[in-house]
Amino acid sequence: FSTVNNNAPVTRRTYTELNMRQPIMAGNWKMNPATEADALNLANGFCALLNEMADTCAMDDKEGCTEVVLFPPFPFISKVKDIVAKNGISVGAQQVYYEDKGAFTGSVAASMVKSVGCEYVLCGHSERRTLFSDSDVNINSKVKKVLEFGMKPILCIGETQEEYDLKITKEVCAMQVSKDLAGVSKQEMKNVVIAYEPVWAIGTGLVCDAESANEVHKYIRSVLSKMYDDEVAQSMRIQYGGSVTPDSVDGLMAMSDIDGCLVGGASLYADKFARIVNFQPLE
Ligand SMILES: O=C[C@H](O)COP(=O)(O)O
Repeated sequence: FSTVNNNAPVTRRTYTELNMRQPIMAGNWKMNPATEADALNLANGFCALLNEMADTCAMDDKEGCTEVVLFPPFPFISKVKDIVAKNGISVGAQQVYYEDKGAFTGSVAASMVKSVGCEYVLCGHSERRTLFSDSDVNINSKVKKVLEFGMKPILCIGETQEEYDLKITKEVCAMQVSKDLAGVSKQEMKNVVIAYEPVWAIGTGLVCDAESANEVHKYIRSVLSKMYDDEVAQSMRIQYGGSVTPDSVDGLMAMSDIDGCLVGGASLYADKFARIVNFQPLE
């Protein structure tokens, strides 16, 4: 890990120059902030900081730079999109239901989030799995529904603390990948992103060390290679998530198989998330 100087000017090269898959940084606001006014302040503050940063990666040139996606709570999506879209930043939904419409009180359909401009949808986040009983079967239906509506699922997988202690991280990830992506075609996989999030690292401050995370990412690619082929495995973008901060992002992004981060807590601070988006690749 390099020592991070948060005030250092950021020198950027495009991901193609760095011979990387296009990095994707996502901010999952979860059930925050409390009001629309606070959400719009956060979005405005984040964009203002990106604009201040010289040669920033989030601007305009989506082909050449880091892709940035924000996941605000449903009620704030439209207005946040209005603020961030002009900076080349996309918005996504934190979850959808797999049915198209009907008597599902409290649920939100893929068509609805698509119609307000969502490009991405989180599927299988561990908080949905544990707190809202999202099963692999349901997650698979949601992934397919998101793809059907022309959006891109970010499939979240990862082991719990107990599974980590039992040293079955790889088995858990392989099982989740195979069940959650069952029936997804090779063509559709171009629109899928995977986020490896060890559950024990989420919101705990316990960031998985970069080398260990990278090993799991490589293993996930080997699973994808068996399910599909090498082309899918090597082109798939795999994010790391779990207590990512400005201090840990550079080391994570220096790893060969980590293509971005799914950030929770730190994405609620405009300055922290702007610094994460502007990670500094280690030479
Ligand atoms: O979706 C984001 C992940 O759950 C990570 O959250 P965190 O950065 O607060 O640990």
